[in-house]
Amino acid sequence: MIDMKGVYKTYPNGVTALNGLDVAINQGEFVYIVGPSGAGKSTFTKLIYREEKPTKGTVNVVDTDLATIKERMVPKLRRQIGVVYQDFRLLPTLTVYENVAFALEVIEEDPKNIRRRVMDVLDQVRLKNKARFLPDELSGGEQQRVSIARAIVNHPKILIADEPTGNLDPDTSWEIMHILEEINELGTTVLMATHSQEIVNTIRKRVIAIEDGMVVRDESRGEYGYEH
Ligand SMILES: Nc1ncnc2c1ncn2[C@@H]1O[C@H](COP(=O)(O)OP(=O)(O)OP(=O)(O)O)[C@@H](O)[C@H]1O
Repeated sequence: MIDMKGVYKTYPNGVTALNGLDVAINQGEFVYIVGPSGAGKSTFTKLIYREEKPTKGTVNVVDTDLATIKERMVPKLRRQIGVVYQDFRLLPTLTVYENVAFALEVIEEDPKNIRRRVMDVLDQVRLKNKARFLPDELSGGEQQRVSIARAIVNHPKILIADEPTGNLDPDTSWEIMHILEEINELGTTVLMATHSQEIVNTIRKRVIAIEDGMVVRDESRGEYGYEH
């Protein structure tokens, strides 16, 4: 599903973020990406949805070689990947319903299906009753649930969550984790970059640790392994 070999990434400013990274992730896995700040975790996730291109090495995602992919095929790739960020990134002037519907409108989903699909996914993240609210009328945890709904409404094969609980209190973080686990149980591959020792050590999953742009540890039911 995700296969990277010998991947290097040097940004135009000369910073090398990935330094010969090798990773293989299968469909249906739940993987934590851990490592010190600046280790290359976000860069790794950005290569998957081709926000960044590798300087060297092979990146294969859902049977697509991202080294040779045509620009016009990038939207098709991105439709198979949902992304959730630490800071939610909702559109502030749109309601919860509209934020999620927008993700379907941009891919020209048949308008007949939009209402049902948005309400189904809001039900999945337990926010059906807040469909008419604006983002700033919601708690942080609720905003993150909207952003998860938006990321999965198109049934992506992969969900990337870059520190999804970074701005949330512990109780709310567990709620988000249970939703991510449910999504994974329905077959979506979940990759979650995190600094939360408590989450990684409690909800045990595969752990890939990145340091200095390389994989330094890969354990099937691993621990966080850092002192914070
Ligand atoms: N767009 C960019 N241009 C230049 N350098 C960048 C860019 N993005 C990241 N970097 C640098 O690449 C290195 C890896 O950054 P990256 O964001 O991938 O790390 P990270 O492991 O996700 O860190 P954190 O845990 O703090 O989010 C850092 O030194 C960072 O400053």
